[in-house]
Amino acid sequence: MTQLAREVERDCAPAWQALLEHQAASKDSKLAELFANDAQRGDRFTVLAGDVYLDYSKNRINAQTVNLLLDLATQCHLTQHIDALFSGAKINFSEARTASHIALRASSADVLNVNGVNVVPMVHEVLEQMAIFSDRIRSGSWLGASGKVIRNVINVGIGGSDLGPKMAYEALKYYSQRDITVRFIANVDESEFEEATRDLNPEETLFIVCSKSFTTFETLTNAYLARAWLLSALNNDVASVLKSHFVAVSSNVAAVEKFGISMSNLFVIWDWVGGRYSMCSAVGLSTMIAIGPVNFRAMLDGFRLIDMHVKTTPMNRNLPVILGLIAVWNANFLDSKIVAVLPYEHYLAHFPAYLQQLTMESNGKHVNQAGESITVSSSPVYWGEPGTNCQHSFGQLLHQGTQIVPCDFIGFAQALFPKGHGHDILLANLFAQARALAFGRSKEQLIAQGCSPALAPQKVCEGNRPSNTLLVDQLTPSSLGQLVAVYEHSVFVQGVIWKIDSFDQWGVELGKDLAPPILADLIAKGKPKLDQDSSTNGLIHRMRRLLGRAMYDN
Ligand SMILES: O=P(O)(O)OC[C@H]1O[C@H](O)[C@H](O)[C@@H](O)[C@@H]1O
Repeated sequence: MTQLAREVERDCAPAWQALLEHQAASKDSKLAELFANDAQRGDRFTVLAGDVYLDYSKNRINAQTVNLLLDLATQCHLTQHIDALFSGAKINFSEARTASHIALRASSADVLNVNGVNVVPMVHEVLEQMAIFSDRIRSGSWLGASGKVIRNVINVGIGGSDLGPKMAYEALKYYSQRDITVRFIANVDESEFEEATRDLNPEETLFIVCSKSFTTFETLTNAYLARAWLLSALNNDVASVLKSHFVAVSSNVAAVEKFGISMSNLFVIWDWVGGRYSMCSAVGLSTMIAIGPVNFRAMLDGFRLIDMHVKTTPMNRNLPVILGLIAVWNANFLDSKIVAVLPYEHYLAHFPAYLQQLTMESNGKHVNQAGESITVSSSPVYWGEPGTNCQHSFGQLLHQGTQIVPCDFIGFAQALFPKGHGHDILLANLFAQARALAFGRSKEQLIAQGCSPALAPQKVCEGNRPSNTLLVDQLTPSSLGQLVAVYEHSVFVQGVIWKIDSFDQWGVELGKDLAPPILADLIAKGKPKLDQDSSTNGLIHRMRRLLGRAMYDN
């Protein structure tokens, strides 16, 4: 056990115990009563960071809960951990790395040392390289091998090399240059490749092979497919196709070179950038091409604004800290294993998927820093859909299901395309959902409203279901950056409380290790080894039969 882990273990215990006792004493309190007893509650439990306003009053908390959670943060040395994040310390201890994504949005005057080197200048160098390249694509001066202007950009990447840029592109489409088609290929399923490319002219198409490691088999398989797709359509030699139609984003220079992508087409990232924290790096190249360098920098400034808020604001007014502590309260003291993220904004359709990697790959861990099993639940499952669509599908379970699902509602004051009354209806529904979850509708109310006593139980909504409401003026590059940074830091806070490494992802490795021998069995020309378990052997055997491959006794 490290010294820090020992200290955290020892120091957090009193606050944790106090919270357990507080929860036991207050478990019967209802949101309806809490609001009835405090006319200011809706103002009291709010906090502002930049353009992001958080109303957390509809959680099952009172002032004492917040104080105890803040004690927990103090006893878990949250301030020191935040300092460590901002100072380039090796907080990703299982991989002996820093997690310095803060540097990706630092201003050029900032200093952030990683292994004794200030990395901010190299970040700005790459941003400049990205801006020059993006401007060439946007202006039509970057030509394909046959001399045609590049009009289509396809990002080939998976995980953090896909979810961030895809979410940001969709979120900021309003600001994008519409005569450039931007698409994403992540899955090794060739149908995705087909759908992304079928209506595109290869002569006008550029691929960004985006992979920090440049060893991810899905991405490399798709990159080779892209190469073959271009070569079969163009009458140009391999070198000029690679030079004009491929750029790479990676930290693995040798592998990029081996693939044949020119070094002048390489945009580097660094091992201190985690995949799910990388959308501000060159991984965001597709975003920058779509929205332009000025908007991209505005997005980075949005991130930085929240970084500065986290670094300098006292804990009790620190929005991501409050959001993270409320998440811990709901997960560990109300035993909620699921969180719904419900953006009432069409352009944030991919935001829940993005958050799934950020939250669950970061904090879906079972051991603490010392390698011991943690005794409380870590990350809940995150999922969601834009409102109001969600109300007409899984909303039922949120209101009447047997499990409590805390919700994060996200809304924007200004519509990007105001036409009729749609936006006001959208906002009214957002507020109504949070209110319905909090206060419900009792049997007595239903009967008073004329419902038959026999039917009333079916219609009762118990309420007392927690939610946060995050409000922002308008969806802009800056406010998107702020929103993502709020969640990044909230995830960090939760990881500190749970004492886990939020920056590794060892759990994803096992499946990767198991796939190659199965693939070998699936494609074997001769007798497959079939040395897996009987279920897997049976599935391989059946699949070979369906594929018409040579069969042998199982
Ligand atoms: O960018 P790459 O090296 O290709 O990695 C892509 C992704 O794959 C890994 O398996 C991890 O689970 C992700 O965190 C990562 O973002």
